[in-house]
Amino acid sequence: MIVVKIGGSAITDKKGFKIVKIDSIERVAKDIAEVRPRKLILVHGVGSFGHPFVVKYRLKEEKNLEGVVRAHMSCKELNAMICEAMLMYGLKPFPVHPLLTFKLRGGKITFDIDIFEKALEEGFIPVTHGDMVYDVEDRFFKVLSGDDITLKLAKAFKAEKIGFATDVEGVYVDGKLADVVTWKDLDKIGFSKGVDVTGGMRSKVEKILRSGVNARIFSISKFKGFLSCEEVGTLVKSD
Ligand SMILES: Nc1ncnc2c1ncn2[C@@H]1O[C@H](COP(=O)(O)OP(=O)(O)OP(=O)(O)O)[C@@H](O)[C@H]1O
Ligand SMILES: C=C(C)CCOP(=O)(O)O
Repeated sequence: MIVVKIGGSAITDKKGFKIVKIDSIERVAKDIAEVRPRKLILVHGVGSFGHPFVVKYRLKEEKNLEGVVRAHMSCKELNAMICEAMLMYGLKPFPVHPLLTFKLRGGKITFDIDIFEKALEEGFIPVTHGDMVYDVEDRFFKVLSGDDITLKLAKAFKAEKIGFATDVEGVYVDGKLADVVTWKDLDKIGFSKGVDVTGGMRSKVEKILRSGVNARIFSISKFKGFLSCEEVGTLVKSD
């Protein structure tokens, strides 16, 4: 099983508002169609289709139902564009929206694995994304990043390959692209260039290390290489 996230920086312009990089999305769809991995779950970040809503409606500070729905609808719009591109290349995407299928309990993620299992059994590629998700403990809608979803799914499905495609070649440490990063490098990594409410590169690396898996962070231009088992970008090594 491969679980891979295409980052919001790679598929949208995070300095703008709802600006899609459609060429990147189509390229990813083409890459998947050419490699045809046997079992794949695709997760995507929401970039400028999600983060600006969280800022505008103060969704981390306040319970604003209109804001929750507007953020969710916009995330779904981006998801639909990705599914459309995949269909165009003859793939069978299966959209899964976390607002309906994931729950938080005091910040801890639970989800309906059955939906993913059945979709995979039927030959679909589940396509899910960062979203607003309900926390049943404090009855608050929270931002659930595609990074967290990727790691949760990767562990649940014991993925043999986990990847994060983004808009840079990998993780830079002391100004140089690193082949491997471990806990000792964390303090040297920065956040994000655009609007990001989920912590940027630093938090991505930290989440991977905390979850105890090994994962690659690489440029979306190397997506096909990643699917074909090339050692692209930076390996975040937690073991
Ligand atoms: N040391 C670093 N190495 C690599 N990228 C870094 C570093 N420090 C900061 N960054 C920034 O992190 C950004 C990638 O993080 P970001 O969270 O935006 O990724 P993403 O997963 O593509 O986005 P999203 O969370 O919207 O899905 C890059 O655009 C880069 O500018
Ligand atoms: C901003 C929202 C709603 C989700 C963030 O998900 P991410 O783009 O994967 O970090």
